[in-house]
Amino acid sequence: MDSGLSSRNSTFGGGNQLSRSYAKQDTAKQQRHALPIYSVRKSLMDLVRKSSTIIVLGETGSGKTTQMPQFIYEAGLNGDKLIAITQPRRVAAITVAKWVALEMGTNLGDLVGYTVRFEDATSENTQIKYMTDGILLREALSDRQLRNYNVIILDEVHERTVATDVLLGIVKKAQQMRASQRMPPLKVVIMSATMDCDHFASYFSDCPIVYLQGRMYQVKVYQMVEKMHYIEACLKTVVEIHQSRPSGDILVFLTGQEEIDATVNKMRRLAKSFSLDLPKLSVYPMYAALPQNQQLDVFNPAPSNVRKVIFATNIAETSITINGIRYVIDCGRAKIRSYDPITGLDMLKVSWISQAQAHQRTGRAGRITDGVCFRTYSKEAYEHLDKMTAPEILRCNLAATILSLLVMGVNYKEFDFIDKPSEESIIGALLELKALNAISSVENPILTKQGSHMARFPLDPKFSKMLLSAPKFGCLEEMLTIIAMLSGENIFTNSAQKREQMLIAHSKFYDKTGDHVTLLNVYNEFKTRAKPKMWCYDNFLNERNLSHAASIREQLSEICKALDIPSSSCGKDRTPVAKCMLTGLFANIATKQPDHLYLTTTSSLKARIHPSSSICGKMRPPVVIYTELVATRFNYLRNVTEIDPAWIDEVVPNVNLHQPGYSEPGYRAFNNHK
Ligand SMILES: Nc1ncnc2c1ncn2[C@@H]1O[C@H](COP(=O)(O)OP(=O)(O)OP(=O)(O)O)[C@@H](O)[C@H]1O
Repeated sequence: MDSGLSSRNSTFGGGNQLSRSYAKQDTAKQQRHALPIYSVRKSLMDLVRKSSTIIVLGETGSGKTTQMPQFIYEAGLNGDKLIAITQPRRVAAITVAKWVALEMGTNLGDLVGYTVRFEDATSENTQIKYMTDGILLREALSDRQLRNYNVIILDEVHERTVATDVLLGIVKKAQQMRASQRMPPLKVVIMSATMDCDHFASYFSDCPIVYLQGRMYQVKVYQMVEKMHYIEACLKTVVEIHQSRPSGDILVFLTGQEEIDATVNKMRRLAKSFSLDLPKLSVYPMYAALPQNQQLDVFNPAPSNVRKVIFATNIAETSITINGIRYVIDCGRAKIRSYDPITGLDMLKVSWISQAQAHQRTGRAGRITDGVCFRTYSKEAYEHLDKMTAPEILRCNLAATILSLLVMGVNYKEFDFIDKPSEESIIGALLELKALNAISSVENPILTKQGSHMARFPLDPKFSKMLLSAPKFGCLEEMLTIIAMLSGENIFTNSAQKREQMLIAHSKFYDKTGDHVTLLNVYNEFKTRAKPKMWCYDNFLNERNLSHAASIREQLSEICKALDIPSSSCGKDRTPVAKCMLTGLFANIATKQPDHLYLTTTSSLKARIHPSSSICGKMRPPVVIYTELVATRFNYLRNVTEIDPAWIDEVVPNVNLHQPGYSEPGYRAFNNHK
């Protein structure tokens, strides 16, 4: 006080915060030097310098994701261009970029940044760019030689996402093109903790493989000997750890949002009955549909008298470090995408994971101290798991991929896939693109003007099609909102404690035609509010996700302007909106059956309307279109809207119902209910 500077108004106001950040950076630096990869950085860089491609295989937590780009930058191997490092998941790209920025003592978005769909945290100073594999793939659409980069690191390749698989072919071709045109070479680094190295090495002309020895901390693995349902087993294990094991947070892998929400509620109820002598248990969910701030919440350390337990899907499986996690509980299952090219059925299904994924899950413990992993399945069950995850490209709808290849002028028949998708799958995708009028014919596919416009949007072709069809129905403004809302994260918040209030609040927005117009109602109301935060809170809505949807809408609207798509609005008339959606979702029609379940027309699968739908439990409409089919305990249709069957001939008269993807029996079932 005598000096005239109180700590509150000194130049170092908020000094505590500042010194905490410095302390954090110091710890980050010390940790960095102790990582197994650090001791071999020189020889690693020598190898990168003299090879065009290398494969790095190293234990989870050995430092690949955070250190490789820094070593390359420090050795100046990227020259005057950027270093790209891809991740299959956005949460990993964001959190790792934040950590590396801290290690390097720079602001996020400066030297180190990230780009994920609809969000860019980079600047002209950025040299190390974390990004999702989907973003790099989009960049390749306009520049096949990837000239912004001199080094590209493809991380977590064992996940075998479609985007990473296609990128492997693209970077390989870019290397060849740059060499033949005497351009600066493109260096490629392929990384994982668990992969079939020989397969990848032979794809890249027997490139060198580096095996990183050692790991920072040990993780002990226990397999279950009792037989019980995996959810029960997970809950029981959390209770046992909490009651009998030393401090340390717990990460539990489950399969999906509903299961996680229900288990989180159960766990919270159970925690109330714990002895008061035990530390408090703080329970968190973590899944992709959760608002991003809530996803990132789990990364904050818990106070010392609290144990954190996080119930997560496989979004927490690779690359990420959650501070404080000492125990992992793995249920051995995940929701994965499956696709049947014959029926065109595209769905998410709960399935067993691979040994590689189990290994990754184990690796989320032991990152800052020794850890323990409890697998809620037997040793025999583990031994029966597939060694590696089957490439997604062999089990997903390829329409978007084939469209991207056509835009790049690449003949998909000659494209050098590391694992080639089946002929049926490619034909299925071509049929869909033809039905969407994106290509001229299936036999000799040439991109139409509409097809090349479709590829301008960072969306599945079905959704791009709806935007392109909107002028015909006079509803572009409405479609922009609906598609932006479907592309972002969930805008409804869930409250177990105030369930009744929440349902009443949400039902105010419900539209009798279904969920898509319900989303439109929420957004329109949101945009009129002067105090949106408070309004969202009162209505159990997520303000951040609604604002994010507004930003997505803006970006989509910019693309529409660039394509000269005229603005139009249908006001309160809902029919144009439903008809316009049918132009993209004609393969996602379901009809009500006498038993009140729905039958999907193209794949003849019985399903229910998802309980979160605004038309669930109401007078069920005879025919609906749906955005997604999800299989958990039952098959569920998510985001549904009622349609009039008479619209089909009017809106999509040219869709050939006899093609395998849109098979006749389905439509016969549909006709029964005309
Ligand atoms: N956000 C973070 N907070 C605290 N420590 C972190 C964070 N991110 C990374 N670390 C530290 O850096 C170490 C190395 O992480 P890194 O992601 O580079 O390893 P990796 O070899 O790529 O592992 P994986 O194969 O699991 O992705 C972690 O074990 C952890 O100690």
